[in-house]
Amino acid sequence: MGTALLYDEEMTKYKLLWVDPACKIEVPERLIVSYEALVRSGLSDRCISIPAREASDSEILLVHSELYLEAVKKTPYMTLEDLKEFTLQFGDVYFHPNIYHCAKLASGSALQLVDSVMTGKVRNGIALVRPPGHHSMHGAANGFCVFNNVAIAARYAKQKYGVKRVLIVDWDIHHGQGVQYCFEDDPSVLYFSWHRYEHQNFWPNLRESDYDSVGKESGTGFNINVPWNNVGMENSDYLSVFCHVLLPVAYEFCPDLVLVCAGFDSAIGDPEGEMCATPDIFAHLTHLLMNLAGGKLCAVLEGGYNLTSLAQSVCQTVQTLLGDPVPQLANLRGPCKSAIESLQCARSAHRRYWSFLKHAADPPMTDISTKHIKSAMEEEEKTEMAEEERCTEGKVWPEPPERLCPPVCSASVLPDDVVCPDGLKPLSSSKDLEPLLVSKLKTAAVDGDGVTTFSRLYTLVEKLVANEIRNGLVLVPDVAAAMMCVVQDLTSDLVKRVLVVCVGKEKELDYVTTDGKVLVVQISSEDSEEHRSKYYIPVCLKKGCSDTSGFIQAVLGLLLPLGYEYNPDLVLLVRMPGSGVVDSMWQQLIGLLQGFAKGHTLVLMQVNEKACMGSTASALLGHPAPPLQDLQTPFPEDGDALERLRERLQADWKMLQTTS
Ligand SMILES: CC(O)(O)NCCCCNCCCN
Ligand SMILES: [Zn+2]
Repeated sequence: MGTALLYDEEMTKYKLLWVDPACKIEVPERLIVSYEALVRSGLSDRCISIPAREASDSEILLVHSELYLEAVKKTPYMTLEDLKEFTLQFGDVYFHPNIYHCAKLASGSALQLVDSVMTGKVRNGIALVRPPGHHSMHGAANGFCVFNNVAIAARYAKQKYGVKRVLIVDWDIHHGQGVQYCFEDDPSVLYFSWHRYEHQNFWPNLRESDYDSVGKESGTGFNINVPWNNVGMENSDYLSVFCHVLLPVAYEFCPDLVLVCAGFDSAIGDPEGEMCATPDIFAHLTHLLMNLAGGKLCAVLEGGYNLTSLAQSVCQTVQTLLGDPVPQLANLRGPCKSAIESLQCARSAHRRYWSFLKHAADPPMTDISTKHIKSAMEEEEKTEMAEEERCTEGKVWPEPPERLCPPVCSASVLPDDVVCPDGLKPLSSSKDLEPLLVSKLKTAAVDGDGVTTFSRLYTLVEKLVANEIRNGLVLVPDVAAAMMCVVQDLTSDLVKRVLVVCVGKEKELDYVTTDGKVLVVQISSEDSEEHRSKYYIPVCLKKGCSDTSGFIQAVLGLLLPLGYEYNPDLVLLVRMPGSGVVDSMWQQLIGLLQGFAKGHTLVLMQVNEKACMGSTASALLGHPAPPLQDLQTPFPEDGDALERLRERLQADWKMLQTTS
């Protein structure tokens, strides 16, 4: 299934008709450069073009009042003076004779996108719209927004398709207070937003944008705010919040649909956000959300005012929606102190509502919400000093790397008597091994046809590294022996860093490097205190890998942050026989691991586990993993052990930090 793209140039046909410094950044060119970048890069041709349409009155009334709608209906016939007058009643927004028409098209586009995804016409999609939506409220326009496109889409999805749970992720740099107000008492819609806050000193300067606004009444716990109290946040900060706040809750919530308030003013160069995250971060944020809700994801444009980073960020998002490999993120050095405070506050505010956050630490001593009473002097001094170092428009950043799709997606190396699953390309050619290697294999008690398998295995690895293949599946007689050989051989010159993810445990892994060329994370039911090192991390689950709750918690809170920081060139996923890992979890794991090493994942499985080759192949081919249904509460000892493990490892691995 494909990716929908909604764009209509009609939505470029309104603009600011008078002087207003607050609104001058919201220009038609935002939409033009975004769409043109998609055309120029060839991405628009790969999408399924869906026409925009006007939202009807009843659809707009899902969120807005009749009074407000009737008032906006009058704006096309207003004189310039009337428009100015009408605008005065709202904040940081402007009206134009054609904006009502465009606002209906923007909301209608979001609904078209929901239809396309919910009817299975496409898997996911993006709507390039203006005016944006997430600040507009029941009875008011605000922050360049007229109708709340995403809020309307959420209510529409529930009403028309009976969607039970909608996750709204708002990665725009402003707080979508309109969305928060709409759903704060609604447990069927989980709203997550991060936003520049600076202790309430940044627009819209709302007390209820802070982390302690967790929702109300039956919606308590279903509103998550992560305030950024400093500018200059980077990729590490964004990924840490995804791994340690959003994703654990999102998996526990188990949404049927994911809507994204896709604002790109959170990218480097934006005059509003003044952050430093690079456009390729959106490739990863999108990728991480695509594993939820069976891949049903609708992204709707919100903000984004630096035309260069906006266009790049839109392309990065669309390319991931299309299933292209995500780029490697280099030198993630962990979240900054301010980000850690924010994520610690958000986690502790929600630990009583989400069992996946149950073991979150107490809030930091310096309760950040009381810091807003800053002396004017301090503010003044910070502004002067920070000016030059802030990431403003003057900032330059490298073009995102090209994300080439290998000619072959998934290759397989199977014993001759095993049927190759659909979609996998059997790797026939096997190069002759150096005699030295053959003798090593012999000593590893590998028999004749094992040597053939290994020679094919090495060929596979070479093709992965050469980007001729994206990923591969190998069935071997003895998976532990195979792993040892691959790891020993691989760390020669082919790859610089190999992340080995061991699911289950058959026997002690006696091969551990200390030079960092291999990082082994082993998830199993047994604890192994001995020779744990920075590069060998055993994760013990009380009930073993069959406990999906504990497993996904370990993946999100430990494996993902580690993997991002380690930044491997190859991922070796080893399924030990008898691991007991549940199929949907196995597919989720393969899906999530695609975020590393440009998707170069090599799955090693034992021949007697060939029954799960089908689902492995499906995940390797990029088909969305089935949602993890009815996750139980993780065992307290597991949650506790994970927290302790993170605390012990965070000195070596900065991305594991969750407490200041
Ligand atoms: C969709 C959105 O979230 O990007 N709207 C942002 C509105 C910002 C209003 N304040 C502007 C002040 C100018 N320096
Ligand atoms: Zn914004």
